[in-house]
Amino acid sequence: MKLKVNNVEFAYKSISVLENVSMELNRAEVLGIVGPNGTGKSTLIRCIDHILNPKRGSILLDGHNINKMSRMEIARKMGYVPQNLEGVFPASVIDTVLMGRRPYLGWKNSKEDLDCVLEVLELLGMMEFAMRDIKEISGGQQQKVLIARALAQKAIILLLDEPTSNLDIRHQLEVMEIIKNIVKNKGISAIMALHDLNLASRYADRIILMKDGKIFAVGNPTSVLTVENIKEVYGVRALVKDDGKNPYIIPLEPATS
Ligand SMILES: Nc1ncnc2c1ncn2[C@@H]1O[C@H](COP(=O)(O)OP(=O)(O)OP(=O)(O)O)[C@@H](O)[C@H]1O
Repeated sequence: MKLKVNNVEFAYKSISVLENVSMELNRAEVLGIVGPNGTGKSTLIRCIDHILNPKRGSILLDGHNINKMSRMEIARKMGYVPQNLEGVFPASVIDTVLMGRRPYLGWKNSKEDLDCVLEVLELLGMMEFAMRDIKEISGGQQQKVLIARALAQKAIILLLDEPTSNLDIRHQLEVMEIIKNIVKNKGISAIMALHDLNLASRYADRIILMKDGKIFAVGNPTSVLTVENIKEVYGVRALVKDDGKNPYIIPLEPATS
């Protein structure tokens, strides 16, 4: 499955957010999207999932324009993990994850659906919360449930909007490892918006660095996460070290010039 974004432009009413964004996603790849607050990362992910409709440009899945695909067809290919519970029905954890099976069998659930849901809940260490109300668990637990729902959907492309923003450092690593392993073992792909440059460096095969609604740089972590790019895009002076595998970033202070 190949995803291609061609010259996408998006505006909320008259406020232009994305300008001329083009990118590709390869099979078995984790693509990180980083950039300052308000730069359009979530908007780009929502355009890719067709929650938002770009005013110009096209998004192609294996050459098919997603504009021409039904919601169910898109859901069988792409699983969107929002930042929080906004727009998610109040329900138990298990029912929320079961919703991920809807693109396959409608409202009636089979044993296969239930087995799939239990498998992903187990994978994410969420079995003990299965019967709890999704509104009555912690923000980090909610985030894991939303990831579980996308995994239950068996999508070929996972679209994750800051999947670790509510997680402590152990759970951040656990969730990133789970996503990376699923991508490598099942040959699917993931796009994730991330604020943590060090997580992006460690887990993304390629990184898109965005600035003001445009792609500023794209490439492997070493080529994108440079002192110069971080200063230019974030206005931060940083040290960039290398642990022998990936660069890691130590932010020092806001840059003065
Ligand atoms: N529903 C909306 N209506 C109008 N403007 C919006 C809406 N959602 C986002 N925006 C604006 O669009 C721009 C891009 O927002 P977006 O959420 O895509 O950025 P982001 O890079 O994901 O930010 P963050 O890192 O803070 O989550 C921002 O200026 C934001 O204020």
